Amino acid sequence: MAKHIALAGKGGTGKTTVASLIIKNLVAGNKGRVLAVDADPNATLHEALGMELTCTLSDIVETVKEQKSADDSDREGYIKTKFTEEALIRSDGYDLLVMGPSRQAGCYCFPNAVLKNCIIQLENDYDYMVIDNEAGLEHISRGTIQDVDTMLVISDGSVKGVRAAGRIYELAKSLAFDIGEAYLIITKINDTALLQKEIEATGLELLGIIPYDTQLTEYDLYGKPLLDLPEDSPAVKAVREICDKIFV
Ligand SMILES: Nc1ncnc2c1ncn2[C@@H]1O[C@H](COP(=O)(O)OP(=O)(O)OP(=O)(O)O)[C@@H](O)[C@H]1O
Repeated sequence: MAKHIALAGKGGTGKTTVASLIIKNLVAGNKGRVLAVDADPNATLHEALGMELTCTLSDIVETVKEQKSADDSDREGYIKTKFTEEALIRSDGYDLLVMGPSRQAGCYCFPNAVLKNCIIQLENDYDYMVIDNEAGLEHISRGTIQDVDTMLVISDGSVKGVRAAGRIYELAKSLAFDIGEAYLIITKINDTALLQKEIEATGLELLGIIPYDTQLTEYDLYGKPLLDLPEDSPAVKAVREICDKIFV
């Protein structure tokens, strides 16, 4: 069974960046087979990883919805083939799966159920699933992604970010899935002294801080893959220390 590492946090706090650097750490350290899952409807993980996005799970659902004449077994075969051959994007050292935006109109029960099974089938193919979620934890609450071994709630150094982290943790605890361990990570800041009370109020243990890294800003600006950041970049070093704590 793959170990599930789920990231969540208020928009713009640095979830995708931290997810990418965790993937970098796992791949560089040859720690096992890694599946990166972008469960944020505003998918950007592929960009941070330097991959081209050609097919999302939402695309498959939309196409199946239009196949009015096909019967269920044809649809199931189509979904499974599209999933394996297109949605699962292969790369060196890791693979990527992008959920895409969910469109609420109409009933999508059938394709979603087939896709959920496709994801469950992947459990034995990977050692780690690193899941970049949006704040509402939609895919976890829908059961597309089952159980979380390590939940990393990301905040920037703002009071709003830390309070949002606390609310996301409360939401996660209220959903019907198991969380093994949950931690707070604060990004783009060098010192958390002024935030101490707010951090305590979240009920989350602070696992680490990731300093503001100008090299990372430059990579983001020029669309360079974060996997290519040098090992001595401050953000890469900070994520390495975090990984040493969670992947013991
Ligand atoms: N440690 C850091 N130092 C400098 N810039 C950072 C750092 N972490 C993140 N950023 C920058 O902050 C911005 C938001 O980061 P990121 O996209 O990872 O956030 P997010 O939480 O995934 O956002 P969204 O929810 O919108 O997808 C990006 O421009 C990113 O380059």
